[in-house]
Amino acid sequence: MTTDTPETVLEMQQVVTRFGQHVVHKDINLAVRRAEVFAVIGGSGTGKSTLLREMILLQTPNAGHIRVLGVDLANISDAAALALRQRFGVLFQQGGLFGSLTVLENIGLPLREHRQLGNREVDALAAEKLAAVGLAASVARQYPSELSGGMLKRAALARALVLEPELLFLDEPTAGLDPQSAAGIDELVLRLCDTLGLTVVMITHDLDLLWQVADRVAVLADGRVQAIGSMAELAAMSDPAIRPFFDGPRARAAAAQACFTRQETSSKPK
Ligand SMILES: Nc1ncnc2c1ncn2[C@@H]1O[C@H](COP(=O)(O)OP(=O)(O)OP(=O)(O)O)[C@@H](O)[C@H]1O
Repeated sequence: MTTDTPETVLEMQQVVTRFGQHVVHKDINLAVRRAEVFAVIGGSGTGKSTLLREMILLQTPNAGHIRVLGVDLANISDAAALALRQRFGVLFQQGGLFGSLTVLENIGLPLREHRQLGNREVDALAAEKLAAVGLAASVARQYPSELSGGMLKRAALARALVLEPELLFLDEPTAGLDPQSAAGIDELVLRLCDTLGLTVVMITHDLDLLWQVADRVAVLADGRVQAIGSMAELAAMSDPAIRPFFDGPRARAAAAQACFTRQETSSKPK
């Protein structure tokens, strides 16, 4: 049967999360479609990181259903969880690279853990990913402590991509970066999505990243998803839970820049 409905790669239904008496998620419902960049935004403490941890099997909600790549996470066996983890990549906010390993060894680590490959093959595949994220070949021999913040993010992204995931999770991918490095990450995420057909789920406060990269954005507030739409659709809403992301000078500057970039792109000869 053919259908025009986009395939759902991640789904949360009626998810409830509590820490003691504190109810963080009252009723979370969302669906991420294949090949889209889906962002989750919300004020501090609204439960974005907790939501991400639930999606990547680091935490279990108190109630509700989560399906990732067609797999129901409720009562998932250890073997099924191991198999599923190899189908998605995660870029953690702090990067999570091992300081005692070179960049190439860090990138190759998931291959050594999960694939039966020789050292040369592992190094070759890791070097491929190093290039794919825009890092020079000489960076391979460096240690994480020798890299800038932007380079660290790229190296960590290369490691998240090395098992050729279908789904990529990004936790604040531009946090702590200067504006130029952050803009480089925006472009990189866009390019990777285009070339690899990845589905991306990201948490970010970065308005430029949201305007430039996100296809759809879910706004989290008061334990629920208040709205889901493109940034342009959300910007047109008057809901008081949504306005803070679009009012104020920084929000307006990011929207204006996005509008300018779109005009530039559409006026370029094809
Ligand atoms: N392990 C935990 N034990 C107790 N409370 C927790 C735990 N993890 C998170 N919380 C609480 O749950 C709420 C949501 O936390 P979470 O880190 O998911 O929010 P967030 O939206 O990602 O915040 P921020 O944008 O500030 O990072 C917070 O009130 C936090 O204190």
